[in-house]
Amino acid sequence: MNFLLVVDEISKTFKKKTALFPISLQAKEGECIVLTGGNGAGKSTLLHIIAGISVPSTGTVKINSIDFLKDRKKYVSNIGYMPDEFYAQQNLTVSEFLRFYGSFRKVTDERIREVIKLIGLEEKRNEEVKHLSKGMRQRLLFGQAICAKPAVLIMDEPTNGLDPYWINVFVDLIKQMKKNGTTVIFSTHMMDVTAEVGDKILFMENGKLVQTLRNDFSDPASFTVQLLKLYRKT
Ligand SMILES: Nc1ncnc2c1ncn2[C@@H]1O[C@H](COP(=O)(O)OP(=O)(O)OP(=O)(O)O)[C@@H](O)[C@H]1O
Repeated sequence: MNFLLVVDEISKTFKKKTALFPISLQAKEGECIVLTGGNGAGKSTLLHIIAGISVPSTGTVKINSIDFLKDRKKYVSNIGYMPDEFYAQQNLTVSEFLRFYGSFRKVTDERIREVIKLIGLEEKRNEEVKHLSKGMRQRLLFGQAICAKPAVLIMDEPTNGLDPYWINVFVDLIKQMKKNGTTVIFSTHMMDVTAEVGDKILFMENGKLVQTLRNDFSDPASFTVQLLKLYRKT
């Protein structure tokens, strides 16, 4: 079987603390993997490694057979990454922010206008990022991650701060991107969102993958309840 994303025995130890025990996963084109599990389970640690912003202690990650540790530039050109927090570039306007990130990937002005519309920030296009609300910043980070139409979209708690309207828009956009062949991997505590878009749900606990569930999308409400039960055990 041809997998686009292959994570092989990745682990991460910070000084003496093992945040992630060896973990492997694979995703095909158009497949969506959701990482879930309680606080401190190791989700962000794993996503940081897949996004190439943290080096694993052991193991390899490949996208399209490109090994991050061997060809960083080519690897990164295949991904879009949405972090869980807004760290920098607070003085740029919404348009400038997207143009800045888009410039690394030759994103056209037309695509940037399209993304601003998708994330509902047309009226805020000339507003500085620091003046946006939490949910608007979150939408902007999402826009930044999708603007180059990456093969693999990696997101850390993407729906944090979004109101129900924008959560629905997010779900619809992810469904559309999956249809177009984008491979998606993200972490979340929102089990209803997970049941709507996740093909494979990985439940993590104390740095270990403890359960994998497959979603057949036949009954999202029941599947949401099943996923919530996983949390009750922790
Ligand atoms: N830079 C670091 N140095 C030391 N320990 C770290 C570092 N980053 C993360 N950890 C530890 O690794 C473990 C996993 O953290 P991680 O952020 O991956 O969890 P998470 O599943 O994303 O949690 P949450 O749901 O709260 O966001 C935690 O015990 C955390 O304290």
